[in-house]
Amino acid sequence: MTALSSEHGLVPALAGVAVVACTLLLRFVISYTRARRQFPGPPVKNFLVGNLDQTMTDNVHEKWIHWNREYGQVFQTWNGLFSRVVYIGDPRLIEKIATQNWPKSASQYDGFKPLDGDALFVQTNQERWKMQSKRLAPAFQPSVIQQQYPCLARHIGNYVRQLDHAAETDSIICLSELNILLSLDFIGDIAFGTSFNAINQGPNCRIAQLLEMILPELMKCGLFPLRGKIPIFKKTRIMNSAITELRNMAKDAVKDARKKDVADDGKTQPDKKIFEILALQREADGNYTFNSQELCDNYVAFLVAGGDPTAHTMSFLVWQVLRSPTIFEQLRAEIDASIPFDAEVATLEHVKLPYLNMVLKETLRFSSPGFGTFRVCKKDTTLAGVTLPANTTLALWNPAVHRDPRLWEDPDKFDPERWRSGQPKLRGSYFPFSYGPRSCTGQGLAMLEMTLTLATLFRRYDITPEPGFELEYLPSFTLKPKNGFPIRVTRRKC
Ligand code: HEM
Repeated sequence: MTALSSEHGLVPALAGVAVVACTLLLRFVISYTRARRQFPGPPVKNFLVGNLDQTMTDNVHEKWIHWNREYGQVFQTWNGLFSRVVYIGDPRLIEKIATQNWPKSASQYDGFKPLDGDALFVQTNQERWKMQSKRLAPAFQPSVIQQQYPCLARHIGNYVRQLDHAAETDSIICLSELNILLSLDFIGDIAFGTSFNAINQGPNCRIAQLLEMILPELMKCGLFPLRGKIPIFKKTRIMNSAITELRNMAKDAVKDARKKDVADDGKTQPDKKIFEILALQREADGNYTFNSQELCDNYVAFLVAGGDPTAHTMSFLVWQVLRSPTIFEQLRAEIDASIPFDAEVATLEHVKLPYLNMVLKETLRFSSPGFGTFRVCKKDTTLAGVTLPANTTLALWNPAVHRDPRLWEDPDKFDPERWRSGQPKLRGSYFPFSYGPRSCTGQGLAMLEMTLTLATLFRRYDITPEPGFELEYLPSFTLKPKNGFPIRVTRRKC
């Protein structure tokens, strides 16, 4: 009797659960089917995998360019069942979303959090971002950036010594690795006041090794955050232990920076290193503005943001210039006319180089190392006739936009001449440093570092890539040379 009555109670309960489950499933299927039809995009492999078989590949960079051409300026991809990214390639939308500063997409930046935590770059809380950004602003003013010249010149001097040695011994040197090491030494010095000694350590530089283990995998976790949360791949586990090691270094750096507070000699803020400005900042009540965790987050973020993209832009530029005799001759003529032969390192007076600036702009169009930004649409919004659904990740993605034939004449041609007129381009069509209030904080610094280094390089050396070498592009956390960039150099005679 008792068993029967409990069975009687169980059946309706199970039936109720089944009805609720079916209703939820039906609602999910309807909303998924609707979402699938909302925007065009590459066909999905199946509804579970989505486009992961294409977005997790080494040639996804070419696919972004191609999808924008094939499916239009607004297209979508599915990273698994739940994660949809709508790529926005229409400059009118990009301009509005970026200048109105739509929040960063938490679901996407979550994938970067194991490394960057709550750093400025991944900060999805708008109020916290505003505060951090305001506190950092003094460290990035143009006058402060110019003050970094002696530090930059010292490290370029070291870079030149490596190249001189390669020239004297007629040995192959990997330019892309050397550029990474230079950028690390530079960011170590100006951001943290630390000597990483990266160039001298060469391939043994631990920070460079750790970043190599982290960044390609981190990009995949950014596109598909579940990959980082359930680390079934060996590469993800290697990344996680490299992150732990890097963050331990960051903890030491925080302790060092805070020690300086005790010995604070009343220096004005701009004289302090970028990281000290953050570490020593206090609120009105006397407490530190940033806790140790947030400082570690920003340490690694500066390391990544400050090192990699600058290095890769320089490598891409050298590769493109060496492939085009016309561009090479114009660039060399400008540099030779501005910089004396006996100057080991170009100085600030030497770097009014408009043609080099055009070539840099074109490099940042053609192969921008920073892809753009992920934003989120909080509520259904119609912009320029396109309805963007609520809670959708939007990728303002420059690989697609910078090569869009609707926006650029002959977009696959590397042509610095397109920058000669100095005419501003259509707003939202060019954003290598992102766009709007959350664009790159280090843009001025990066331009100075690249200009001085490249001017020095082309003034001092003849450069020959290894015969048969073709530079390939790999989307890591940033776009990077896939197999390095082996070159030989010879010292010029005049
Ligand atoms: C050629 C070199 C560089 C390129 C192409 C580049 C590109 C970018 C891009 C595209 C973003 C937006 C990222 C996003 O929204 O997800 C960004 C943000 C940022 N970059 Fe750079 N960057 C470069 C160099 C630097 C340097 C040298 C530093 C600092 C030392 C730096 C610091 C930052 C910071 C702190 C942010 C976050 C800004 C914010 O959210 O308010 N970057 N950068």
